Amino acid sequence: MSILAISALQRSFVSPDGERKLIVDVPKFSLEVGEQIALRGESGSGKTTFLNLIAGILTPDSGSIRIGERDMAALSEPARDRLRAENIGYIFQVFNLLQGYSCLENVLLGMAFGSGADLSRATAMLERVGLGHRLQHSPRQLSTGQQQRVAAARALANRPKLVLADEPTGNLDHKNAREALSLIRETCRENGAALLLVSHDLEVLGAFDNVRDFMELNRALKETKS
Ligand SMILES: Nc1ncnc2c1ncn2[C@@H]1O[C@H](COP(=O)(O)OP(=O)(O)OP(=O)(O)O)[C@@H](O)[C@H]1O
Repeated sequence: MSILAISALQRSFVSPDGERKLIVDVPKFSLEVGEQIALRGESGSGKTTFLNLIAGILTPDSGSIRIGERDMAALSEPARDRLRAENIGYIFQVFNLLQGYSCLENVLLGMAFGSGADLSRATAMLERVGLGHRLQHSPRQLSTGQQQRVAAARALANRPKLVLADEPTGNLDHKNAREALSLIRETCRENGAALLLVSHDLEVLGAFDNVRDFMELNRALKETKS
């Protein structure tokens, strides 16, 4: 059974010279329940745009994006926000943590949009990522690797069925990157969540059995290159 099924997905942007450019043109892509796929692709190839479309942060020009039974692309903005909050955990390239709030509040706020803030679950998630002693710290008092773990705890706290991770280890050293990747993958397995992870780090990609080349998936790139 698919948790994610994409068909005939297209999205363009108007570039600074006023020309409309097709950035994402993915005829088909799917992810099964609990499946883990890594997407490899060059910088600027449209990977973040692709993840933002799946998350309903961006809307497509055309095509469908089924999350379980529902088409993200056909929903109103509030309905998209709800579908995302209930089903998707997004670990951003930049962690998007709220600096005015503690680590615990960051996780609780993330949960509040979905199934609801649950103090014991938020605390357990931060303990799970090794930050049980940092609950009341502000993100700016943490190292980059620790902030990344707060972002992972926030994305995973609601037990989403689909986790999107955009270069989640890009800002980390080797040791922290390896630990963060294992943590994300294990937590997805424990929760039965599917994982779609974008990276150009060969060590990260090497950890996955299933690596797809975004250059192959995205027809917009083939057209630009030919
Ligand atoms: N809001 C926007 N308006 C105009 N162009 C955009 C917009 N967002 C992205 N683009 C363009 O779309 C292309 C793909 O960007 P995107 O961020 O999806 O690439 P990426 O593969 O994630 O890159 P990276 O690996 O460097 O993060 C780029 O050429 C970018 O300039």
